[in-house]
Amino acid sequence: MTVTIEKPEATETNVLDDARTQLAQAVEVLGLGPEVHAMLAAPRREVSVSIPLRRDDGSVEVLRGYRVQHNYSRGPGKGGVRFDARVDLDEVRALAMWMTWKCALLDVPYGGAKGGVRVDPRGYSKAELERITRRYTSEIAPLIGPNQDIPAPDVGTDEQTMAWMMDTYSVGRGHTVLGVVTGKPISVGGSLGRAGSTSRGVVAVAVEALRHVGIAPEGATAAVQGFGKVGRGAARFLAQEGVRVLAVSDVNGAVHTADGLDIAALEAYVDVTGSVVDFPGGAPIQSEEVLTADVDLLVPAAVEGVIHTGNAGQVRARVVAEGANGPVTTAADEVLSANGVLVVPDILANAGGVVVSYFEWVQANQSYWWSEAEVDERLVERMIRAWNDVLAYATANQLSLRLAATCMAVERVYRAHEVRGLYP
Ligand SMILES: NC(=O)C1=CN([C@@H]2O[C@H](COP(=O)(O)OP(=O)(O)OC[C@H]3O[C@@H](n4cnc5c(N)ncnc54)[C@H](OP(=O)(O)O)[C@@H]3O)[C@@H](O)[C@H]2O)C=CC1
Ligand SMILES: O=C(O)CCC(=O)C(=O)O
Repeated sequence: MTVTIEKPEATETNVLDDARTQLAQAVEVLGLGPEVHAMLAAPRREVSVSIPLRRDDGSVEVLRGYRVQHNYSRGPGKGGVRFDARVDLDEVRALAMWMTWKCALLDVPYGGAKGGVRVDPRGYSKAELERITRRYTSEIAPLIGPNQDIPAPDVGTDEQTMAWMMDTYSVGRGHTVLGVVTGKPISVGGSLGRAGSTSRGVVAVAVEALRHVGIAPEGATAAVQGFGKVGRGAARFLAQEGVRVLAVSDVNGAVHTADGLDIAALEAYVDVTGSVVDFPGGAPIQSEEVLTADVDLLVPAAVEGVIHTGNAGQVRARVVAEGANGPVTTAADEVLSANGVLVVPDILANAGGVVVSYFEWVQANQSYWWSEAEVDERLVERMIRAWNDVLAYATANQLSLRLAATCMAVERVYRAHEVRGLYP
């Protein structure tokens, strides 16, 4: 029998530094002082769990999983669970902090949390993924719950993962607890509209951003990095808005055409082949070229840190709408700003997912379900309101959209702390 020992954590990039820098900038603008920064920079609770896995071939691997609850001053923790080979504690801490700001910015009654397992799901069978999910859920079960912390899908997880998490948690409680996770299948209490919600929200604010810089969405051009749950829907909704999507990529490669990709045909192709690579409706390009394509709008919708000082100067898009969390490093932000590129920050641009997760949680807690049209309408209304509020704040205070959004969110979280009692 083979036993694999846990791999050491990766340390090459640290998105936590970027998240803490953004917080420090907001605390300075708000004049809240170093004590508040120290308090808000530190996650309230974090757990690291060991996940022993019996593989289908009989060998044993021991994986590492995390759940970080960054803040719960405004309500239960909320945030996705990621299955990815790059997951480490600092990444989860950063993602949890961004969830706090995102929920506060969109005024959903949650704090921020995030979880992950350090595993590449592509190398595991469905049965193995189920065992990983169930053991991970059992280990974090004391910390989660509809009033405590509510996980959802993220990179490498999906509605099936959420169904397993809900089932495992419910078995432990002796009854079905629909509200413990969101992003579930419709058949077990999921919400209509959740699957496309992050992408719909990205496109709603991206279209506003294009108009803001004087570009009509109809006939504008775009490139999308990542063709998963967020990127694929973003490409589809952009096409529906009349935007020509010229280039898309996934982890295996990229495809480009100057006329605009037929997104419906591309989706059908990906359903069969599992990748955008070799799509006959376009020409292959290098994955990184998607980020520097000659387009009006760039939607990075894959992973963190893809736009860095090494390539930020070559970004030709006029607007970058962050479908992913943290795709632009803090240093690259400055380069883009100096070059006149408008960045719509992640905590605004990709907040549609958690907004509809909130709607799902409300529906599950009331056992009363809304129509898809109701969900979509309420989502877009919230996204546009948030866009207008952030734009107004940024304009009034001469801040970037990211700093404006972070200030608005940090202030709301700080006020919740203040009224509850700051340093007990
Ligand atoms: N799902 C959600 O509701 C939300 C997600 N987000 C954020 O959006 C981002 C994407 O999440 P999601 O779509 O759910 O994840 P998925 O796992 O569904 O999709 C990720 C996609 O990114 C691709 N990818 C990974 N690395 C690269 C790379 N280096 N270059 C190009 N493509 C790459 C993957 O390729 P392949 O398919 O080949 O593996 C896949 O197409 C993450 O940052 C996530 O945190 C934010 C808010 C909500
Ligand atoms: O839907 C949710 O609860 C969280 C989604 C998420 O992880 C994110 O917005 O980054």
